[in-house]
Amino acid sequence: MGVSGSGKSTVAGILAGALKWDLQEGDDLHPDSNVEKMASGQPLTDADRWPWLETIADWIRAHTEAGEPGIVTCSALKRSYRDVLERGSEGRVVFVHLAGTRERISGRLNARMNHFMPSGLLDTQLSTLESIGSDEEAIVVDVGPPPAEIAATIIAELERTRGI
Ligand SMILES: Nc1ncnc2c1ncn2[C@@H]1O[C@H](COP(=O)(O)OP(=O)(O)OP(=O)(O)O)[C@@H](O)[C@H]1O
Ligand SMILES: O=C(O)[C@H](O)[C@@H](O)[C@H](O)[C@H](O)CO
Repeated sequence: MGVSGSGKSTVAGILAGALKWDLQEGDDLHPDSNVEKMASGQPLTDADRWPWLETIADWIRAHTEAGEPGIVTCSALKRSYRDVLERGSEGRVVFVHLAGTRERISGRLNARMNHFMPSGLLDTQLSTLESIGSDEEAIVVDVGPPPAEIAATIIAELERTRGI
């Protein structure tokens, strides 16, 4: 989880390759109307996000029920969104928040090519973001280091706390 440009796709790809876990790109589950809205520079509303979050929750539940580990990229900006994502899989979902400063992330978004998400939406993403609560199952990592280092930190933390 994390705002646009925090590195979700990049880090998730490394994690999935290293752990050999299924990977689902949350962006690929958006209805076209959501993608068109973001591409035109408008932030999504809660109403736009609920059906998308339910689709991601279905993916997580299916993996939980099958006993298959997996990784999903999803901004998961609000606590209420995260509650939907883990519904039916409570206690089995670990949120990994890729956290960083506006300056660092906006620099990366401005340099990124060929992506529908305009960098101008970063401020709305940051103002919507609700930090992980002390009662949430989560790992918070800084996005400063190179992606491979971030992925190694996450795996080490999962090994330490989850015995993967
Ligand atoms: N740790 C890192 N160090 C340097 N560059 C990074 C790092 N992580 C990601 N990047 C670069 O920053 C940009 C944003 O990363 P990425 O597309 O993975 O973010 P994202 O969170 O998936 O974004 P979105 O939610 O908009 O899809 C990419 O160009 C990527 O190569
Ligand atoms: O909740 C949201 O506003 C969306 O998930 C966005 O974060 C985009 O999907 C993503 O960042 C673009 O790649």
